[in-house]
Amino acid sequence: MSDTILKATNISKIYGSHRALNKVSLKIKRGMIYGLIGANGAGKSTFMRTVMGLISTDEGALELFGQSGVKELQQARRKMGQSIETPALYPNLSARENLQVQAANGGVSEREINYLLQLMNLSDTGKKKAKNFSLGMRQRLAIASTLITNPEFLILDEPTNGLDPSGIVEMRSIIQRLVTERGITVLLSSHLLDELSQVATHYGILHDGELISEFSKEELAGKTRQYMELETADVQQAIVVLDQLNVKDYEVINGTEIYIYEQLDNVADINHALVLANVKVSRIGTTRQKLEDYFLQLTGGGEHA
Ligand SMILES: Nc1ncnc2c1ncn2[C@@H]1O[C@H](COP(=O)(O)OP(=O)(O)OP(=O)(O)O)[C@@H](O)[C@H]1O
Repeated sequence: MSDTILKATNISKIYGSHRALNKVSLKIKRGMIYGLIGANGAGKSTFMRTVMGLISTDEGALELFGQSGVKELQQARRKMGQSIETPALYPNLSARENLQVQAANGGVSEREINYLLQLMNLSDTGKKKAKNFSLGMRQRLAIASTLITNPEFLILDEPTNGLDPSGIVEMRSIIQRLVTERGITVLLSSHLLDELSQVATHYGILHDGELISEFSKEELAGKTRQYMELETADVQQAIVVLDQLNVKDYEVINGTEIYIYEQLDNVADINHALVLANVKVSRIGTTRQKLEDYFLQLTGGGEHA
């Protein structure tokens, strides 16, 4: 059994003169939850479509479950589920009836349908018709129907998109259960790093069709730096004091704020030195860089990129 579920090597997709994907290489191993993060138009859906074989690639090679021939890839895709092009939900049927219809050809038991309804928090929707579902419920039902074929590898395109904060939390915990209870490997996308920060084990940042950065959950925690935030109307004098204290790793964010990346245990001493030098400090304390700021920094969209 291959440990590598997906290996993409230099995948490109070209529309006219536009490279929607430019030499994207990445590897997803069994058990990973891989979050593909990118702004609208970055190429997330295009990449997912090439993996599913819904569109062809112009350059590069794909390997799924260790297989790479055209026929072998088609066979490997039978072990996959996706929410990029989900089977249409039947608006006049309930959640259970929708799954029963999807299951009709596959010999899927009522017990399995019960499990999927429960897994997706849809058990108590009773006779309610899909057309009356909230966006979150519809999204969960769509995922449930992709699980009918018992996939080993699931591709979810923006599963948290449009959900309210509690819907996002619910979706994350469902995805985690898929991995722990069913051993499914997941590739999912979002335009917000923060939305996947609690769920993905690995991340790839897609920007203008290029994979510009990859990191693990642990690396992400390390990369979003902790820093000391200092607010004062007297930035010039504050910098003189910082220099005297041998603080070198800092940046002036705007006319009144300084971010200091070292001596984080010395907040009190730094504050004391500033006060002694007659620098009026309106705020000082440590904080952690926000994930979206980190994302903007990577993609060149931040003010201090
Ligand atoms: N069929 C197509 N023909 C021409 N251009 C396309 C086609 N499909 C996608 N594109 C272009 O390729 C780029 C990547 O699109 P893609 O849908 O993969 O982005 P995305 O990261 O999924 O963004 P979104 O979140 O908006 O779906 C965009 O510039 C898009 O306009």
